[in-house]
Amino acid sequence: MLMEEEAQQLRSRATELLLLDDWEEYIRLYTRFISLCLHHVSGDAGGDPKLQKILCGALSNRAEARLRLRDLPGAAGDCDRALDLDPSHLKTLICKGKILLGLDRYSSAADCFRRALAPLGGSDPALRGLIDRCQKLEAQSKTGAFDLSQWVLDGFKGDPPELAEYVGPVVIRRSVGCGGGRGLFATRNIESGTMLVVTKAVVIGRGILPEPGNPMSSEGARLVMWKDFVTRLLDAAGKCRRTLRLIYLLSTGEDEEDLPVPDIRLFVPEQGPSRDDELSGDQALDTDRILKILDVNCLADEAVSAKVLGKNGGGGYHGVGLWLLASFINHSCNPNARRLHVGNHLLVHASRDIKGGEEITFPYFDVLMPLRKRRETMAGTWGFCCRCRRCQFEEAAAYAGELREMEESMVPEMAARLEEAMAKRWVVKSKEKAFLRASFWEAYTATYATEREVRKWRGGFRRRWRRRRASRRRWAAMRGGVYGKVAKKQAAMRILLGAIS
Ligand SMILES: C[S@@+](CC[C@H](N)C(=O)[O-])C[C@H]1O[C@@H](n2cnc3c(N)ncnc32)[C@H](O)[C@@H]1O
Repeated sequence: MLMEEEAQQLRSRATELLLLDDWEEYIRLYTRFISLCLHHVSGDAGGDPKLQKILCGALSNRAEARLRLRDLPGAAGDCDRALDLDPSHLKTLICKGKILLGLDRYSSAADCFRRALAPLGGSDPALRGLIDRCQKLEAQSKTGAFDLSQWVLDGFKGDPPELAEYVGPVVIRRSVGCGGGRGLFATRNIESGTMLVVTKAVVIGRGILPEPGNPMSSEGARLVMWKDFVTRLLDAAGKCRRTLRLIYLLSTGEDEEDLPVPDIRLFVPEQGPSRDDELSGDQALDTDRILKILDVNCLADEAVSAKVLGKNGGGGYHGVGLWLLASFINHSCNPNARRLHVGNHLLVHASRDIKGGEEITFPYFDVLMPLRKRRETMAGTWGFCCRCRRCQFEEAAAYAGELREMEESMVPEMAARLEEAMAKRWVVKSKEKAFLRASFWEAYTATYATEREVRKWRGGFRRRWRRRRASRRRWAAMRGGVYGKVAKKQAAMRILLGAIS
């Protein structure tokens, strides 16, 4: 009787807190009440069904509050305890399903929703919707078939489509070519355009930087955003032992040669451990170590969305995030993959055909610039010296001095001079030609812009059109030498890439 009265009082106080959105206090309130219930359960009233019902309800309510605060492991623990008391408790089954969905356990989430739906005769449209969502995400996570076409055709308006995490034909191995530490490798021959990895950010920091003249400097705004990003990331890592474990697998930039090579299954939805109690051993939250990890592994969030693109054409937008599996991908100035940011997800797909066993690389920054400028960017922003094939070739080339001279006088005719030297003096092969053209991209852009102007007043329409078409082909082939050709099969992706390039 006493418990029922206390439960009644608790419900009224909990409703007040719920209206105030004070979830922290709500959790504290239920934690005190759950301890009280457990005290009674361990005493004479242990077998009382009413008490068990009250305890189950309290655990379920605390689980919901923890889910709101993104404490997924804590919420999952509460659900499990509630379901031990009542395996068909509807609210708990739905809450557990949502938690599993958040942990990318799509089929287990669908099972929970099905169990909740069964006593309702299968007729609840909301639960049906949740099951359909899980099935769609499960199919994506198994096949890598993501369809962004509708969102693209709508001009990136509204929320980006919901995406599953996906690990394609790749594995983590020790890298000999690029990084030296670990890298991601193709497990089989891969066709250009194939989706390789889709991974959700642990946390993203986003904001619009102040316009010039605003009292707050752009640097100041970036610092505020960074601080907020780090705080949220530490919070996420502190709440979830799995997240912390996976973050600790990433490089701090020190002794990369000696770092262990993690099993790719840790990152595969439905395969890695999802609950804290499935992980052995404890690791403390080490802020210094995490800061070093963030320094080495964070990527700029090059988000595509109507909202972002609408703001000064995306000019003031600044975003930074940590994507776990993508953090194993090394940089190359001659990459074979490219990345795309959709919502909180990062999509990596092959930008050209890749051979089985080849390392997957994407550019950390724009690589269409000369070696010296690439080196400056690397040293300034990334703090490493690239060891990719293109950098090694350009550094070792006998005509490196001549190239530097050309770079200093980057004028439109330079593209013609370079073409001539490559064909007649240096006898450069076609792959290396692509490297050099990419390095002097700016000069080629200037040359082609000038040509276009010339074409405006020369020749008839048909001739102009034919030339333009040929020039476009040459243009694409040059770019393809470094960035790879765009997806053949995935029409949606092609549109998307075309729209943002
Ligand atoms: C995001 S991590 C990439 C994965 C890392 N190799 C590992 O073992 O965890 C970035 C770090 O990898 C190394 N790295 C990546 N690309 C490189 C490259 N092209 N040349 C040399 N080092 C590279 C650098 O140490 C860099 O700080």
